[in-house]
Amino acid sequence: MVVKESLRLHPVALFLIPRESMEDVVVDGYLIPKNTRILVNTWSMGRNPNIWSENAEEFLPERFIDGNIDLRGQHFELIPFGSGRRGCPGMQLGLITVRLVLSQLIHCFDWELPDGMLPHELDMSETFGLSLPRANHLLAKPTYRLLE
Ligand code: HEM
Repeated sequence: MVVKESLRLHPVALFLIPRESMEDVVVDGYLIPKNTRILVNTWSMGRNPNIWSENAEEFLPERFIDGNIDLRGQHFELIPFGSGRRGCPGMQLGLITVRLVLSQLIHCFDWELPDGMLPHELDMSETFGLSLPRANHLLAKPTYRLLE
């Protein structure tokens, strides 16, 4: 749930890989002519209150408790790995790596923010580009907790 929520708010590739329509098509009442360049804005989909409710901007992993929303490309409200034939071929490796690193970081260390900073004071702004890195480095203090 934490990984899903992180990728919802901070997708790695915010516009996916550009597509081009092969024929005229009407989507939700909008005509998309043949040969139109299409960018899928996963960043704005992840923050759309019509999909995620009014708390869309908040980091709330528990929003996924009851739902069956999966991030493998079949539930189009959450497609951080894209979808279809050009979807990310490294998805399984990516998910395993993220879960492994995250669980190790949490298992092995206690974490504090510097200078008594509170979580809601963290600067979570991003630099928009092909991918979506943090605008400023994350500073956090680890204390190893497995000494015994
Ligand atoms: C958390 C990790 C990762 C995320 C969030 C991610 C996300 C994405 C996204 C959004 C796309 C575009 C898909 C689309 O437009 O439908 C993509 C494409 C791609 N990814 Fe990943 N990726 C991750 C890890 C990896 C890894 C580990 C590899 C390789 C080992 C990889 C290799 C690729 C390649 C080759 C493409 C281009 C596929 C194509 O154009 O047909 N990715 N990825």
